[in-house]
Amino acid sequence: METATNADLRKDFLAPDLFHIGEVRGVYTHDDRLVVGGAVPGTGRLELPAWDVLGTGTHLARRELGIVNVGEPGHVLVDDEKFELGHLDGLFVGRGSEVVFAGADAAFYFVSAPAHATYPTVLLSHAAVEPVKLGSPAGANERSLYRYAWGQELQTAVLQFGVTVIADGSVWNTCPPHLHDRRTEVYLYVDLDEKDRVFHFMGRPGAARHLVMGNREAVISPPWSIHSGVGTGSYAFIWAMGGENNEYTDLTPVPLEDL
Ligand SMILES: O=C[C@H](O)[C@@H](O)CC(=O)C(=O)O
Repeated sequence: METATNADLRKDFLAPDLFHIGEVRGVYTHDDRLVVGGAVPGTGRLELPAWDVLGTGTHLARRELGIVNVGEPGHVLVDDEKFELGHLDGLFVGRGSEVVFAGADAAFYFVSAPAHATYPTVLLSHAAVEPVKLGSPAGANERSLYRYAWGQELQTAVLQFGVTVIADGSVWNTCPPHLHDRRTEVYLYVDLDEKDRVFHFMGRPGAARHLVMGNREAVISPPWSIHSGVGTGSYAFIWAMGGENNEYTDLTPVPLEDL
């Protein structure tokens, strides 16, 4: 990463173009074998595919799934049970289920991870999750952290995910940064005006690089990489991770002076 060109970084760590009407698109990571994707049903219904890379008959035969609706209201069928999702509402789907996406103006972001056990499917209403207030206006990093799956109330095998909403007037996320060597993490930036950008910082402490990212673009953070960003306008992001455990607090802060 230290010697890569910007084009190399974008090729290897950026997941753009996940959201196309009538399509389910996905990116497979060898770091912790996460699948990161988008499903935009339009007027139809879209099944979550079992892409060849997985080598199984269905996508969730050996995986569990986190979904967040980053568009307008829609619904997800899980083994034919209907779950209504509004903007930024989430859904955890346990191993073994079949998933169908629907909603003319909905756009579903999803992350799946290998799961050694099956846990119940649970709807995660954004309005019902009590956020953790982080940062401050003085640090320009005031934000609300909505933990949907983080190893506590909601039971999962390894998947953790949630949404962080940056307060008006603030621009930084995940600053000071941190590392979690036992997990890979993916950020999807959303609710960013088309003219704005997020400068996302990545890499080892002391050798940080950056990607310039637009709305609804995702970035893969390998376990050794910091993951922090600063925007030119207001935004939110969906964070999702998987790996050795599902303990949110299993992380190592990186003091700013070590960058
Ligand atoms: O491992 C935790 C993830 O990086 C996010 O929860 C951090 C975050 O949302 C933030 O501080 O802004």
